[in-house]
Amino acid sequence: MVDYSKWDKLEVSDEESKPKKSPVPEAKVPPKAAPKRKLQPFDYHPEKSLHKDLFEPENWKRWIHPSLLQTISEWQRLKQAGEVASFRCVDLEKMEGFRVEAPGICSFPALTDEFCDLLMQEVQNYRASGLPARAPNSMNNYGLVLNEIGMRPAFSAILKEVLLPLGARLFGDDEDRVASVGGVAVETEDWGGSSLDDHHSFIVQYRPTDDKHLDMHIDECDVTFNFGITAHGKFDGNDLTFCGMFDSADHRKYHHRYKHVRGRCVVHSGKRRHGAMDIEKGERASLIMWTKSRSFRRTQAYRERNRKGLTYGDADRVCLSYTHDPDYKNLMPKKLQYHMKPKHEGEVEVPMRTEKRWIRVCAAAELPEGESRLLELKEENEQIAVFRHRGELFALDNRCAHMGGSLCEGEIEDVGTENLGCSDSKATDGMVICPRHYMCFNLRTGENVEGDATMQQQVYPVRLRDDHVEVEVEVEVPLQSDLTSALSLPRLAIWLHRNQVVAAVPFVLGNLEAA
Ligand SMILES: O=C(O)CCC(=O)C(=O)O
Ligand code: FES
Ligand SMILES: [Fe+2]
Repeated sequence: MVDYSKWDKLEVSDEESKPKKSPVPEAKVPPKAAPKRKLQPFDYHPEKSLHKDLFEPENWKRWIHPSLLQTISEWQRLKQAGEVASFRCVDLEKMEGFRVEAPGICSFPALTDEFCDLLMQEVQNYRASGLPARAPNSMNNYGLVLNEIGMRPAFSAILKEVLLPLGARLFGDDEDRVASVGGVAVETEDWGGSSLDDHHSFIVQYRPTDDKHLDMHIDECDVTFNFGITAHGKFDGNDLTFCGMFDSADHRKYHHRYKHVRGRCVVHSGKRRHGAMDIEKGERASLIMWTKSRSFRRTQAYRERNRKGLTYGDADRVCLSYTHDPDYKNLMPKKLQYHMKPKHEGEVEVPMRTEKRWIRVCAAAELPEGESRLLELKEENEQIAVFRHRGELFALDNRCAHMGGSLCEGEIEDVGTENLGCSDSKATDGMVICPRHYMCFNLRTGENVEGDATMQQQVYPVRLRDDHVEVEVEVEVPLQSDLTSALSLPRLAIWLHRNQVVAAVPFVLGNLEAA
């Protein structure tokens, strides 16, 4: 997800990483006014920040839950007295609220309510400041990298003073790791937890209109500490789902579901597949600390283990990733694609068959040159973007093959002569530029114009009939049902243009013109 080489050194604070002012030369001529620099995230603190206390590393005790403070108190005492402070004096058996969630995944009370409140206010204040916010990782857009806004020193203190002994007990070397807590086997492995010394700390946020879920993935770190920030009852859904370790046969098999609790930390190996299910209502925020050990990463064993890469074995649907699994579209039924929905107990799947139908998108006049319209078939979970370029109509799967960006919101241009990477492009063909990461697709062939054959959009037949634009799609009807029940199934087609709902019209399959 994020390139490690770009991680700052732990010892280097964001303050220190600001561009240094060069010494001012003796002015003989009046100096010219410096060109105005665009403000950056590091300009936020201390001038514009709200709760300055949050940024101060020495305040760490104030933010930590009493149960966790108690658990690390003996280790802290020995450390401060300059004595040998073994991680083994951190007794998880005695920690109130500590839980082994499932093999390899534990949770414990970690942050105070005050910290959760102040942190969210700070994030809102940052947003209101209008300073730029980089996406926290390559799969999550709606969030904030806290290290970049001046909070790195504060989180470094939390890592060094609080999380390190927890990391050691759970993901440290054989000397430090616990085998079980409360009679339950922890089943963790050594992921450098005894020497965690670097972190990427950020907020992830979800709401139905922005990042709705987080596709299955592994993290670019060794030990992930994930802290719930939002209070109970402020959102529905959005559970974390865990699957297997990246290099094991059960990498894509369901393992555990975790429900967010404010102030509680769920800790797991970054190399365990996980994702966040769809949020149904409200908003959720979590603080994520991706941690790693630089010395552990230099070991031969670490390098060899990571070199093996991901295992693609048998898959449970809930563990499939549309970003990382090349067989996603084959294994995930069309109806469920690009959703992250857990299977509910007792859920029965009705067997369906597909039928080709021409479906009306809009009146011809509603799709002018250079514009697009979106046809969304809720039941079929189908989104088709229809474009007009140089007078002709084209229809493509709206969700970008890369990571699901909405193509109907992209700009349309001629392919031109410099983008003839794919087999069948002409310079006058149109291409749509995905608004998320700017991949370009030929409107006529659906091919990626740079020639990446793994990134291809499905194309659909499109026609003008009775002054209306129509596309041919496969609709699903129950396999066993008689015609009347299939025909009376109400469907909803929604037309959008540049993300604006233009019309939402219920229609009945029986009214659709047969192919
Ligand atoms: O939504 C969450 O809490 C998990 C976020 C996550 O897995 C990540 O950012 O790596
Ligand atoms: S989603 Fe990444 S280029 Fe489209
Ligand atoms: Fe993650």
